[in-house]
Amino acid sequence: MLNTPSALALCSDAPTLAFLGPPGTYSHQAAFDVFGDSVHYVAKQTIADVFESLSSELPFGIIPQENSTNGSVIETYNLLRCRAIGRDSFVRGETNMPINHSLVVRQNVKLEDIELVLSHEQALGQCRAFLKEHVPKASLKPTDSTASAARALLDPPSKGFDPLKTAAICSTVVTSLFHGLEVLRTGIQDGESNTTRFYIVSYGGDVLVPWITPPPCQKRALIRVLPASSSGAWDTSRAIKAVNLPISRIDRRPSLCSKTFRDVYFLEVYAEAGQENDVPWFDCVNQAVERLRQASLESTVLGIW
Ligand SMILES: O=C(O)C(=O)Cc1ccccc1
Repeated sequence: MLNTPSALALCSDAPTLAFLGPPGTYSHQAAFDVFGDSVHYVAKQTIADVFESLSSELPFGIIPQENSTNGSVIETYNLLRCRAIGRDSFVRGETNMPINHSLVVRQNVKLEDIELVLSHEQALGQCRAFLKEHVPKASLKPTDSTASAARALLDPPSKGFDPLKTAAICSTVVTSLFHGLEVLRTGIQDGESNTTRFYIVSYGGDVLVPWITPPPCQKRALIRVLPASSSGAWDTSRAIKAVNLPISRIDRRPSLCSKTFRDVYFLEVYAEAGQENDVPWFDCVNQAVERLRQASLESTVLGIW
């Protein structure tokens, strides 16, 4: 059962964890699965607010990172470009959660009434086929989160928004948190196994993560790589050769520096399962970063777990 942050805040002096709110988001549920009652939950309005709120008073956060149907969470990768990540805050672990989306409306609203669908851009992207088939004429509007889309249905009508002609894509959990809503359809996501992977982040690299069950030692790391401005075009093979560790994913975002198409890369690396290694994983990652730097690739460890 998902507790609301205010309920938990009353009952212990556990550490705090920031999540994309309001209560009832998938981030909230994923956090509750791994931390249960061992943390106080603090709802933030956006993913950026989760990152930016991390401090010694609010040391943990959960961030959606990728989805098996809709791919990387762009907002998260844009934020991973910030200097504070890899300096003050770090990725400390991961958790996967299957996502079952529902189409939620105000009570008595019918499918044929719907002219607008609100949700987090990830959820809109994960339900494309359903939306095309069942509400092809509806406009789609991204919101900060799935639960904030549901909560907006309870707002009074305003210019361009009639809650009696609007639906939200979110978890059914929201109907028990916000009264006056009902589920019109459930299981509306494209693809059989719609799963989102979340990163657990912390302020400081060595504060103990309060898992309710410690996850198996995964030996993973996330490295941010930016080619030196003098080093010509990006050459993927040079980076792969330099890192010399198995790479499970490569993401790429504009670096926003003045040189056109000088992008920032995110390499997620891992240790081969069962590979007996005399060198501790932490040292393997730092040696890989050293090799990248020697190859003129400015590199920062964003997390080792
Ligand atoms: O908006 C939410 O509920 C989130 O936690 C982000 C998200 C959106 C869609 C799928 C997984 C996570």
